[in-house]
Amino acid sequence: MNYLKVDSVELAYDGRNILQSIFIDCKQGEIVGLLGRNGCGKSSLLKIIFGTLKPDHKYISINDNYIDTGYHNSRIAYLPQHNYLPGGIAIEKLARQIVDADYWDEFTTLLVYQNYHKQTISSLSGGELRQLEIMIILYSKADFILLDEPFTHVSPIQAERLKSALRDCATRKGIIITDHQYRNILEVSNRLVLLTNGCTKHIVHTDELITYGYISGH
Ligand SMILES: Nc1ncnc2c1ncn2[C@@H]1O[C@H](COP(=O)(O)OP(=O)(O)OP(=O)(O)O)[C@@H](O)[C@H]1O
Repeated sequence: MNYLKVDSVELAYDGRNILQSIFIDCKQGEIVGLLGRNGCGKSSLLKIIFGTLKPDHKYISINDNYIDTGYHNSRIAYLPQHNYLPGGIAIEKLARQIVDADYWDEFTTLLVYQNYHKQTISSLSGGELRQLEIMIILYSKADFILLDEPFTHVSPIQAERLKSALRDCATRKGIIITDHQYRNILEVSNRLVLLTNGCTKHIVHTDELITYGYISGH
């Protein structure tokens, strides 16, 4: 079973410490919810795990083998907070480049693909594009998937479908997910990690989210 471990991450911007005492792990088969206030460093942490942001220090391993760039060899895939697919390209062509060939047939049965595959990315609405981006990432080859705000722009009924797709995907991959729609995160995650004052807190009971000031107790 694949096991991703992220330890000892230190990140500062212009002398301001953002991340300083970080431990987060994820096993194949689980969804880990990453919560935290605006600006606490969630996106930065995901970019560090993916390998596109270089921190001052980090230790990241898969199955106890150190990895420097998570995107290398498609071990880790990442859904950024903002749209990432280039606008002018036909969706079918783009999807073929990213989706795991072994799962292509299953991918093409998805409504979001069937409805729009003849169109280009720039012709989709914000929510349609978000759903397509997420499904392409979930069906990529990667063993671990990092999702930054996947529920943004997604309507409630589609969010239910998305949660079910995440659970299916997690039967064969590990997922770390962050979003401000924290109820969706609570519902879909097997474990929760709160990022606060640059440190990760492993949440055992949701009351701790009140104690740490992430949600109000009222
Ligand atoms: N390139 C940069 N240069 C300087 N400061 C930055 C840079 N990128 C991010 N920051 C700062 O680092 C902190 C963490 O940013 P990050 O985007 O990781 O937070 P976040 O938890 O994802 O926030 P949000 O929930 O609002 O999306 C913020 O205070 C942000 O202003």
